[in-house]
Amino acid sequence: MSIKFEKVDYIYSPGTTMEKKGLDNVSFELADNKFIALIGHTGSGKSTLMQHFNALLKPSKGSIDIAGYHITPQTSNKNLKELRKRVSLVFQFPEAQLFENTVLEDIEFGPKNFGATEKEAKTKALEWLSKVGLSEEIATKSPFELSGGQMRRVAIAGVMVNEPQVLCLDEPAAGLDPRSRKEMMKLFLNYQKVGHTVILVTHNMDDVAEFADDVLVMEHGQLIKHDKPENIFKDKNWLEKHYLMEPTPSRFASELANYNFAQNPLTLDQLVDGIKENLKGEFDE
Ligand SMILES: Nc1ncnc2c1ncn2[C@@H]1O[C@H](COP(=O)(O)OP(=O)(O)OP(=O)(O)O)[C@@H](O)[C@H]1O
Repeated sequence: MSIKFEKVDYIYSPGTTMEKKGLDNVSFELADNKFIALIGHTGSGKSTLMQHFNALLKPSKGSIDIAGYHITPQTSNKNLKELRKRVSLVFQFPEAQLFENTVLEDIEFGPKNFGATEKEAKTKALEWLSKVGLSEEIATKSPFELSGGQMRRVAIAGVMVNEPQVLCLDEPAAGLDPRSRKEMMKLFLNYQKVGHTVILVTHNMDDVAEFADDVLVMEHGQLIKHDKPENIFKDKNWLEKHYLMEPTPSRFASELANYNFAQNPLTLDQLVDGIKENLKGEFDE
């Protein structure tokens, strides 16, 4: 069951002086269970696009097929509960939306809302508390007693506990320390690997290179490219023209003028392999 956008337009405040096209004729199809990066400079339409994945915004024109739903401008807001269970959005700084008295209650909220018993909800919540790297001891604490990074993990556990088929994340690791950031990205990658679609809105090209199977590039509300990372990062002039950066390893490699790389290294591992290849023989007896 792939995700399909067909000629989707979205207009903010239609018919007013504030009218603004948020999406302009966007069409694409995504295969299931992939890790998708959604990139583009600020104001290009990434958040607008993301909010269409679970019909938080509905197209002004065109249609969307996702998780068994066919969404058009006429789709009613009723009966979208199951869609919201299958497709979850995590906005920037999701910790701002914590509201229960304890960490456990916050994570249990989703399962209970979707019909789980007290016992099932508690078991699942504790399972996800551990999956996001938090100890059971904090389950009874107020979310507001936690550090910013811990609050973020609780908020993300509160979404992932519902095990959505499609998990859409808007800069989920922004502001986290490097280790937490890495753990968080690993959590999402593992989630994708066990059979879910992950859609990541990011400005971090190193994450795109390392994790994405496919990349969607937005500009002025239009989808200007949909391709694999190696093709996205192939043409430096194109990247510059669209205010995008190369991943750090490939920038580093271009500084090594005397080295030949069989492929443009996009990840640290590829860079190390490429350098080793170039140094082959140098240190032999
Ligand atoms: N509620 C709104 N009303 C009117 N225009 C809006 C609204 N929300 C977004 N826009 C406009 O739609 C365009 C796309 O915005 P969007 O938030 O989708 O961009 P983005 O790529 O997610 O940006 P960023 O990287 O800064 O988060 C921008 O020009 C923005 O000003």
